[in-house]
Amino acid sequence: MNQTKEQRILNFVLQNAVRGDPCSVLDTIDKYCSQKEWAMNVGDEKGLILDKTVEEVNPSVALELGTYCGYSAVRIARLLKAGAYLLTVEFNPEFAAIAKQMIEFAGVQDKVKLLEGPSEEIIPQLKKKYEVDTLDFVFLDHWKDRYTPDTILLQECNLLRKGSVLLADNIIFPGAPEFLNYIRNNPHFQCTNYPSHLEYMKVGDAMEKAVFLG
Ligand SMILES: O=C(NCc1cccc(CNc2ccc3[nH]ncc3c2)c1)c1cc(-c2ccc(F)cc2)cc(O)c1O
Ligand SMILES: [Mg+2]
Repeated sequence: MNQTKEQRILNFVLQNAVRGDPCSVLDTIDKYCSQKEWAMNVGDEKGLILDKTVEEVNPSVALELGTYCGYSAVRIARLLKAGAYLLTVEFNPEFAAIAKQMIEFAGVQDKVKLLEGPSEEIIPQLKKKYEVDTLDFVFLDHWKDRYTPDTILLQECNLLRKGSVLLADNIIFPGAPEFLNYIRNNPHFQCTNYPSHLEYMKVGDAMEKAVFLG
């Protein structure tokens, strides 16, 4: 049975990164995906914007929509303080299986809870089933046409509080035009744009930060 690209990425990490060292896992994924096979990890350049935002927010409870191979879950979890945790949602079972192994190899499994299923099903369960009060930080990196409905769903489920920070990937490429229009014209959010580049490419991309004003 032929391996998938995601399995090849994981194997490269298992063979070349240092177990328990999140930075070495991130560097190894970036090396593979820039030199051998492109993949849709947030990457090193946009990863720095993600790092700065997570450090600024210093979240106790963080949510990620779109785990993929676990690159940004490792990236976020490595910065979380003692007792803080990340909930990450992945719909594709193959990606979830890869991400689970990636997160464990990086040694951040105690800070990460990987939830398998679509965001529209999981978000309404966060309070009761996953004992979440409100979310301090949300990273949106799943299907781009889900960014707006899921932002609305987060508000409907009372999961945002004054100061909750959303950070959305791929604002330019592949693009999330409907989300950009929604969030920038919404008086309940204060938006900031961070121009960057598509992971591992010279193509322009950007991230958008949106602070919930309550
Ligand atoms: O589309 C993207 N990512 C989302 C995505 C995509 C596929 C599968 C999944 C399955 N995971 C999934 C789905 C639905 C879900 N609901 N709740 C959780 C959840 C999880 C997720 C993407 C694309 C490009 C890109 C592609 C091509 C190109 F040329 C340039 C750039 C770059 C990126 O950085 C990207 O992030
Ligand atoms: Mg992305």
